[in-house]
Amino acid sequence: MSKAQSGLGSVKRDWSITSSNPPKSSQELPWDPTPPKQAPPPSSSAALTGREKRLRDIQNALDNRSTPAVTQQKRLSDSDASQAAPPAKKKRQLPPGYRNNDEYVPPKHERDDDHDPAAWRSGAFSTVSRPALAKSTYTAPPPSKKPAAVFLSQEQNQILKLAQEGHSLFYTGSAGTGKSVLLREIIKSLKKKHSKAADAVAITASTGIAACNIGGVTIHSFAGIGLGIESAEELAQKIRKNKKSSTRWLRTKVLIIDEVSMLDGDLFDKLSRIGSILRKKLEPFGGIQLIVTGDFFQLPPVTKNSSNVKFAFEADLWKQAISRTFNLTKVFRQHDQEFVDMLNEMRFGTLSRKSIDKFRSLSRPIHYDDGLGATELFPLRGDVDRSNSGRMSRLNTPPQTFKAVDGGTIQDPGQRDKMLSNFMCTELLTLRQDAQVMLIKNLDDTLVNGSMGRVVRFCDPTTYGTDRDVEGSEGQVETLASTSSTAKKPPSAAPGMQYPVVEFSLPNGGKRTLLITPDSFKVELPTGEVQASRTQLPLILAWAMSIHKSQGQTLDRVKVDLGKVFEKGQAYVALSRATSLDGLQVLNFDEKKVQAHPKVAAWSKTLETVSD
Ligand SMILES: Nc1ncnc2c1ncn2[C@@H]1O[C@H](COP(=O)(O)OP(=O)(O)OP(=O)(O)O)[C@@H](O)[C@H]1O
Repeated sequence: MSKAQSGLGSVKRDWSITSSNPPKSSQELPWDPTPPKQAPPPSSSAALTGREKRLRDIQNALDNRSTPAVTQQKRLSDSDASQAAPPAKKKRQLPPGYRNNDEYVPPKHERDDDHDPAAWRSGAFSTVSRPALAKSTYTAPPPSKKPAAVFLSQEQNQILKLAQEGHSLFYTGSAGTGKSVLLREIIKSLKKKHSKAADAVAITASTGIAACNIGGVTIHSFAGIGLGIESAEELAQKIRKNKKSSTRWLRTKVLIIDEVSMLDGDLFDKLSRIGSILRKKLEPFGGIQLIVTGDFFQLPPVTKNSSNVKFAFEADLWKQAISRTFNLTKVFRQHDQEFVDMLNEMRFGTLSRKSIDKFRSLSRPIHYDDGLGATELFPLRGDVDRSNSGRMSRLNTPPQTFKAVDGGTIQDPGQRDKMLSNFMCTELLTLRQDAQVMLIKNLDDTLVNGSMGRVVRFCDPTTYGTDRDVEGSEGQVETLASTSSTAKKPPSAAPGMQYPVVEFSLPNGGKRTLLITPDSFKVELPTGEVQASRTQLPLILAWAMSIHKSQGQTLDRVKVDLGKVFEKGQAYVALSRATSLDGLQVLNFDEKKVQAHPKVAAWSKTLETVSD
């Protein structure tokens, strides 16, 4: 296929372009990133008793106001409370998948097994049921608040339109350009388009944990190829013998592949040939529409020898299979242009002296007034576990362990364990008062996946917020109505069981305090079959996190020791999680550690993309 055929237009794009000089195609639709301010709090609460305050909070919730709990990154006493502003909405938007249906779509997660390809590829990870995790004793009024809508930029909309029209396309963009947000919109719209056939849209990703982010399964699991080491012909034979897998191939109209940077090029070709064989059509993937996304400058495919890596764009059939290529240019995660430019230089491995000096200057320690530290990102899970458990053991408070309840149709213990191990939530979660935690679900537009908090106490759900809840009467109890649109008692909240009350720090300096009860995570095939499920608190310890797990996350406070980074793309993934330079600490910055893969750098220069 000629270059001209690889894009709608044939405009050569300089991929080093940043949002400071966006091409015509990236001109945005008007979009005000700052959500409207919430109504001001009612008058002083200083003179109110705990009970009166709670009644007032209920009234506020009914009036669609937020509870004026805390502000300015410190816990307020009752006397401070009168000056407290309600927490303003966070600029970060909720993924659309959350607000628009009864499923919660969890975030991108890591391949948590630290470079074990078999484990990465084994799982099929999917969606989580609607959160039912904030519990108060109040009878909650009907849902009073919806998360703010995401307005797609013009370039995002353009891609959505072409996807709707049935084009096979690949879109990329640097970290934080809204690839995942757009993908969720595409999935939603294509599911609507094909609503008569529930399994027409196959949602997949290169790794189990990445698939979890978009409510899908691994590409291996979708294709029914196991590890996929045989030839395409042999694999097609094998699939034919499995009715479920072969039906999936025949019924699929659209195949979504996320995090394509981690998909091996040879596998891409095999999948395409398998599609042609099974569907008896010569076209790539047997004529299935492809929607592919990812950033090749981020994490590469898993190989034993990294010099042998073959990217998906190197596949023989890549150009035939993908008729349109796009590059998103508007960065949403960071608002500081200097930081955006530094990250962009880093992505291409072409750091200027100025950026190197600036990155070096970020080694300074950062003090946060609210007691929550930055999340330290490590390449290896062992370091993460050591860091988290070290910090936990320094807390002088009694531990509370929460054990997950697992289920699902997969009977083979090995296969099931592999699937479960890809969930962000762990089988055993031990917490203590003062533990630093991260929320791993989106609740609304301020409490999102990635929100950081501190366990302030443990409480029984039936006591929380009542007169018997002595600490809750200090004015820190938030009504359920202002938090979640579900008022049901979580089925998994066992009576008498103590759950953590978490005080979350909001990016605007405000705080919100919630009782967190268990929630369910599941791996679900398009047919509705739940292959594996886990009910656990939607929290993880958050002093440290692996870089793989952080992929796809947006974090306000990040600490990275580049001395430990060993793989191309890792440093870029880690540093690009941060929303600002103020919240980023970088130790042992070494420009040699931020090289782009030469094949990716060369390929990106030859790209032809759509101009408008
Ligand atoms: N159109 C939009 N309007 C407002 N915010 C947006 C928009 N698109 C994305 N965002 C926000 O930008 C941030 C980054 O988005 P997202 O995670 O989709 O980027 P990404 O390109 O997938 O990043 P990465 O490659 O690092 O995973 C998120 O906080 C998201 O809510």
